[in-house]
Amino acid sequence: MKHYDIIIIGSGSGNSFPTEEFDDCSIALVEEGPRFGGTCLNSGCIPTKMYVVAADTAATAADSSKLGIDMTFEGADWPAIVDRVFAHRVDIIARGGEDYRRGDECPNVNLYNGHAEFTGPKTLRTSIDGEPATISGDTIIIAAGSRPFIPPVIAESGVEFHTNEDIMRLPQQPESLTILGGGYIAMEFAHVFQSLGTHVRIVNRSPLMRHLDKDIHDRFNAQAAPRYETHLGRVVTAATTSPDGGVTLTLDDDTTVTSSALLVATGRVPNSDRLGLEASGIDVRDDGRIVVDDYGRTTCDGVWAVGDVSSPYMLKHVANAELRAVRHNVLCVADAQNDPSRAGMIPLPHDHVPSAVFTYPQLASVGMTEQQALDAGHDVTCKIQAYGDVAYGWAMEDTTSAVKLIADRSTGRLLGAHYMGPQAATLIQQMVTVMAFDLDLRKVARHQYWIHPALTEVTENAILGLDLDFPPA
Ligand SMILES: Cc1cc2nc3c(=O)[nH]c(=O)nc-3n(C[C@H](O)[C@H](O)[C@H](O)COP(=O)(O)OP(=O)(O)OC[C@H]3O[C@@H](n4cnc5c(N)ncnc54)[C@H](O)[C@@H]3O)c2cc1C
Ligand SMILES: NC(=O)c1ccc[n+]([C@@H]2O[C@H](COP(=O)([O-])OP(=O)(O)OC[C@H]3O[C@@H](n4cnc5c(N)ncnc54)[C@H](O)[C@@H]3O)[C@@H](O)[C@H]2O)c1
Repeated sequence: MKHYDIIIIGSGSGNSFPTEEFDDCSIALVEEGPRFGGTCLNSGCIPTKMYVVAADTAATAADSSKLGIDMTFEGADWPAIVDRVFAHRVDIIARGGEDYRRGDECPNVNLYNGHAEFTGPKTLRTSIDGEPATISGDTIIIAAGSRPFIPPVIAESGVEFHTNEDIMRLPQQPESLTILGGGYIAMEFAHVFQSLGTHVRIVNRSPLMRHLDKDIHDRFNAQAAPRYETHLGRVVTAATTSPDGGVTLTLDDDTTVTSSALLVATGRVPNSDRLGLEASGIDVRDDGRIVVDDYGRTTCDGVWAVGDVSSPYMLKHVANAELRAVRHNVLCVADAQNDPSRAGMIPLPHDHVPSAVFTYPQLASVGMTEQQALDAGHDVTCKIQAYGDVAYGWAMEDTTSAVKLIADRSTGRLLGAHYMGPQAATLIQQMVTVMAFDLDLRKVARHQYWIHPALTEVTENAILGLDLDFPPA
């Protein structure tokens, strides 16, 4: 059995753990997947957004007549897009990352390319190039991520289905696609495929993006749902392969929905159930997340967890931030053994976590919904500001996009911000800053210039529309 100072399970966020502070440590990095670098790089954030940019461009062309421009969308060269995304970008980065870890620049890192499973508190069974190996570590970082949840009615039916792991690498663009689910992944792929010319059918048990603030949720459903053939409020009772090789879903109202391909996007489950955690005394929550304390420590001393496998947020920027905190904390523990005054661990940063959905229209949120703010007992003031009421919105002929800000009237503090429309993910960053630095909205509105006539004026006007006591202009 080989012993390491540090073992890392998972090459997604886990691959960022070894920095120069650990150059004197022996490190084992275990990755079972066929591709190095985890979900974000290979089948998540990065490739999806590369498809989204293509889809946005196609949608802009299709919608150009409102600007007096005569552009038409003539169709997508799907194999060329697949090539652009994977052969020319993602696969090169993944191979480069793996080569780097295997190469001379990382002499203290051994890469194991097999499945890792605990056999004892700090001992793992894995393999390297097919050869079984048992390794132990003083410190273990579990960054094993999550995988798609497949409802039993699909999993047990025997029909062919796709997930985010393979849908982007299909050799041909499907003529029609049924998407099961109405959350982040479903809505991003719905936009991609619909904009690129696939007939998209969505089946979901609730309205789309149900977690949003109600005003934004209603506007989103009013705008997004009609773009697709939707079957909302329905559950699947059976799935069969149709005679032409497509997939037919039967719904609980006896409707049948047939498309040439099926994408399942019904949530993700942490990979904790495949780690033999019972052998290590590591506790797991009912929803499958590994239990960690505020500092990222599991219930087994010296074993830490970060990212989708343990986090309340399945988001890459959160996994990265947790990883940075845990790296700091591991160093603190090491330092404290030599110098007990060096305690200084930092908590996992879970305040003001923003998220964006790169669908059509784009969505972005940070903080509370109006209902959450009311339930929390705040003296709530809200403003919904239409993009179409500021100059850049006029320029875009925008009639549907909106920002909703939620603030506390007595303190002038922002409680939540919700954007729906072009550049939502970028526009919201100012509001993330406001919350992170605990700024007073009354000053934010008046103590800076807002570039005219930039789209950020929608934020300025939203703030000024709140029932707050602003200083004179
Ligand atoms: C389609 C899609 C789009 C997304 N888009 C965004 C986005 O735009 N913005 C955003 O913030 N987030 C996005 N996310 C979420 C984001 O990808 C994840 O939150 C993030 O990648 C999680 O990182 P991680 O390090 O926890 O896990 P991962 O990156 O999944 O890494 C875990 C690694 O561990 C390996 N592994 C697992 N178990 C074992 C084992 N037992 N032994 C050995 N190896 C193992 C896996 O093979 C994997 O490579 C998206 C996710 C998906 C699916
Ligand atoms: N832009 C981004 O940041 C981004 C993009 C994609 C994914 N992600 C992350 O990945 C996570 C997973 O994405 P997702 O879209 O799979 O999950 P989600 O939680 O956003 O949506 C799941 C959807 O599946 C439906 N569903 C759940 N169980 C079902 C069942 N048994 N039968 C039928 N429908 C069911 C739900 O009603 C919901 O509409 C997200 O929560 C997010 O954290 C982030």
